[in-house]
Amino acid sequence: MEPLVRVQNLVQSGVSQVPRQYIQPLESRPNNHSHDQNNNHTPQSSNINIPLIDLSNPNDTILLDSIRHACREWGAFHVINHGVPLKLLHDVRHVGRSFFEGCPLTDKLEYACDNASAASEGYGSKLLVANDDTVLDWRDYFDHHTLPLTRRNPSRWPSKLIPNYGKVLCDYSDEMKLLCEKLLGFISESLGLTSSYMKDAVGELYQNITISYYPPCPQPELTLGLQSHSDFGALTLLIQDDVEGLQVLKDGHWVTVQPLSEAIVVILSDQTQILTNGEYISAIHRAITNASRARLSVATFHDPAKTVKISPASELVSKSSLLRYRQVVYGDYVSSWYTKGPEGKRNLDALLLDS
Ligand SMILES: O=C(O)CCC(=O)C(=O)O
Ligand SMILES: [Fe+2]
Repeated sequence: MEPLVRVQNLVQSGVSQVPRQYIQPLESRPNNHSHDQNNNHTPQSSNINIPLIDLSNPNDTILLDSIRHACREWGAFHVINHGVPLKLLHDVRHVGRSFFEGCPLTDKLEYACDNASAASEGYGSKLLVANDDTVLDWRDYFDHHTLPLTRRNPSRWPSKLIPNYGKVLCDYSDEMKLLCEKLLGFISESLGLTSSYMKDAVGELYQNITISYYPPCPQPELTLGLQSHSDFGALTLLIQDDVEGLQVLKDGHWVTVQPLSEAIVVILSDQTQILTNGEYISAIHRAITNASRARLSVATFHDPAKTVKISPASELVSKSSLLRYRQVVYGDYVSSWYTKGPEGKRNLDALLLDS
């Protein structure tokens, strides 16, 4: 077992300099412009933001056009009028913050995840199983397996510390599942597929809810809250508090996703890129840190079962749009993501067929 280091406790112990393991190599630091193409050093936090889509738009054509554009150009967008009660968005942020800020470390460690295995449920800090050269994220998290119901283990939820935790988590899980299905329907229709296409291709939804907590960082210019990656599943739904930190890579520039308290960020993940034969892109994103305010986000991941085979929709393959990706068993994709690491699109690129 690794030592139980949590970033929040490093900060509480008063570190004024970031420990070596958290220092990013130069090219990954937040203000590095090596991703910028054409060497036109555009500032990172310019006024552009990810698209905002009103799901209550009664005009189907406008709605599907805006979804098509957002999925093609960005792989990420905000939705409003999404049908999820706003109080629930508030409540889930609130119980998450109560866990991180209202409970002593010894209580929180009762829910510690197993550091030795990737993606284990619970309270942790490391994304990948770390070796000596792994650069660590400036982040703690609390991950829950919520769907299918057989994966749910309420004894791993801190209900004795925060009595309404379980109820809020269950309600949130239900609402995120519904919204995910609705969005998979729109995404399918926007490509001219039947509205159930994506839902059927993904199959039974495997859902994880991860609350991320990014403590203030004494040297934010050296660290990342969460390293650059695209999510490996099908669709991620994310909410954040009012502190900036999430960035999406767009045409070689990092764009900060401005927090909107009533909106939900939709992030297309790698299986959606495969299923759509690359018509739609998964968003490369990361989280940066800041020196003064802790930041909280809640990401809800929707994935296929490990045994599901994922391949491009044959309807999207034609003479002018050749088959781009080979079929993959989802569990193999996840294993490779964890062993090779999530940098760039390396895991998707490994499936590319020669054109
Ligand atoms: O905290 C954020 O805004 C990003 C979280 C994220 O990308 C993830 O957990 O995969
Ligand atoms: Fe992510």
